Amino acid sequence: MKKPKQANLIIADDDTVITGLLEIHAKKQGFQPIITHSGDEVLQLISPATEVVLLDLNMPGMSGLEVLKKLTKDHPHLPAIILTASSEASEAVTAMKLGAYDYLTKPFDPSELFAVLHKARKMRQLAEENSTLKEMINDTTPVSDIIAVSPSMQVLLDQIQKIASLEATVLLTGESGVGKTMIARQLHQLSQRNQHALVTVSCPALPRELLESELFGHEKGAFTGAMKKRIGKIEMADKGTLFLDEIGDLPLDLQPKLLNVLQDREYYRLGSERILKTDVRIIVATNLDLEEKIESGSFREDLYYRLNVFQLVVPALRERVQCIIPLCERALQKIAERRGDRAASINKEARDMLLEYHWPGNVRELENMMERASAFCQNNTISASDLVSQLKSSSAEGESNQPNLGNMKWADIEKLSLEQTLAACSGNKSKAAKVLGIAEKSVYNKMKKYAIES
Ligand SMILES: Nc1ncnc2c1ncn2[C@@H]1O[C@H](COP(=O)(O)OP(=O)(O)OP(=O)(O)O)[C@@H](O)[C@H]1O
Repeated sequence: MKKPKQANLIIADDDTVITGLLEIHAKKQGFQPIITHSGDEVLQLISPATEVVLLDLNMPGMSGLEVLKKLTKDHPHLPAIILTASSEASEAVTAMKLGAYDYLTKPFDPSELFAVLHKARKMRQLAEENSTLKEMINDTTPVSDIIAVSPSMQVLLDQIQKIASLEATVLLTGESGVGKTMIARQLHQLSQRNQHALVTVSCPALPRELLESELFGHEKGAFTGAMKKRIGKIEMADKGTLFLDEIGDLPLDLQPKLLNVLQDREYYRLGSERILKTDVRIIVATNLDLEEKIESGSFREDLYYRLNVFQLVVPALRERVQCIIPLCERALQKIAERRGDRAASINKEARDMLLEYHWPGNVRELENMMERASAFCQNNTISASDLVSQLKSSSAEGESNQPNLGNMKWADIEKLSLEQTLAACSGNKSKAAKVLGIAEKSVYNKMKKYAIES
C-alpha cells in the first residue's frame, strides 16, 4: 500500500460503488482523496496532510468503532465522519461519544456529506491553530497549580476535596475572573467521573434557539435548518460532568427543561417526544445574584433550590490579598516559560501597589497586567511605573460604581461608601446590599472586615 503524501481525505468503505462515486465527487470539491476498503488500513494511511477521515462503521478487519477509538486517541484533532446504516442509531451515538465529528446515515445526500466534510476540514484547521495558541497561552491551570494561600481559599480547597466525589450539583458563585471555571475543572478531575468528559456550555454565548439545541440536541427537521439529527451537550456529557457557565443568563423558558434534567435526569431532543435518560453531574457558575434574579422574576426559585445543593463562593481577589503576589509570581513564571526567558521580578513599591489595588477584573485582570508589565519593564524588574497606567485604565474601564482611586486607598473608599450607604438605609443591611449591588452576605463580611458596628 502506497501512502500518498498529498491525500487530505481518507475514504474508508468496503462498498466499491460508494467509494468510486465519492472519489469523483471529492476531487470535484477540491479534496485529494485516498480510498481504502479495510478498517486496518485507515490508521496506516494517516499522514500529516490528512485533514478528514470518512469512515464506514461496517468494514472487514478492525471494526469501525475500534478504528475510531484509536483515531481519536492518537489524532485528537483529526475529524472523523461516520457513515452508518439507518439501523445502527445506537452505534452512531457511541461513535459520537467516542469523539466522532459527525455522522451520516446511508443513503446520504452527497451535498450534505460534502458540506459536513468542508466544515470538518475548516474545524481541523481551526483546532490546530487553537491548540498552538493554547500551548502558547497555557490557559488550563493544572490542579496542582491552584494558588490558595489565603485562609478563604484554603477553606474553599478543603470544601472542593470534600464534595468533588459526591454526585450532588454544585453552584459556584463569585465575580468574573475569580477562577470559577478553574474550580469546576478541579471538581471534575477529583471526581470518579474524571475518565469521562467535562462538557462546558456558556449560557449567554448563544441565542436562545441555538442554546436549546446545543443543550438538548435535535432531530432532523426539528426546525428550519435542522438538516440532520444532532446530539446535545447533555448527551455528550453522559457519565461525565456538564458545566453550565453563567447560569443566571439561562432563558426563563429553558429553565423548566433544565429542572427536569436535575429532578428526573430526563429530557427530550428538540422535535422528539422520546424521553432520554442521562447520567450526568451538573456544575453551574454565575457572577450574578440569583436571589435578586428570582425577585425580579427572571430566574425560577425551584431551579435555584435544585442548583443550590452545595454553594461554593469563590472570593474576589481583593478579599484574598495573601494570594495576590503568589498569583503574580506564578503568572510571571508561566509567561517566562512561554517566552523561554527568566521570570521578571517585582520591586517593593510595585508589590505595595498590587496589594492595595481593588482588582475589579480579579485573577484574569492580574494575569493580563503581568503580561503587559513584564513585556515593557526595564531590567526584567516590574516597578510602580510599569503598573500605574494599567491600574488607572482598569479603574476607569471598570464598574462605574467604583470611585476613582485618587489619593485614597481603595479600602478607605470602600469603607466610607459602606458606612454612608448603611446610614442612608438606616442600618438596613439588605437594603444597603441592594443599593451597593452586592450580596447581603458581602455587606456583613465587609462590616466585619472594616470593624463597622451594626
Ligand atoms: N487560585 C488560582 N490559582 C491559579 N490560577 C487562578 C486562580 N484563580 C484564577 N486563576 C486563573 O485566572 C483566570 C480566570 O479564571 P476563570 O476563567 O476560572 O474565572 P471565572 O470565574 O470562570 O471567570 P468568568 O466568570 O468570567 O467566566 C484563569 O487563567 C485561571 O487559571
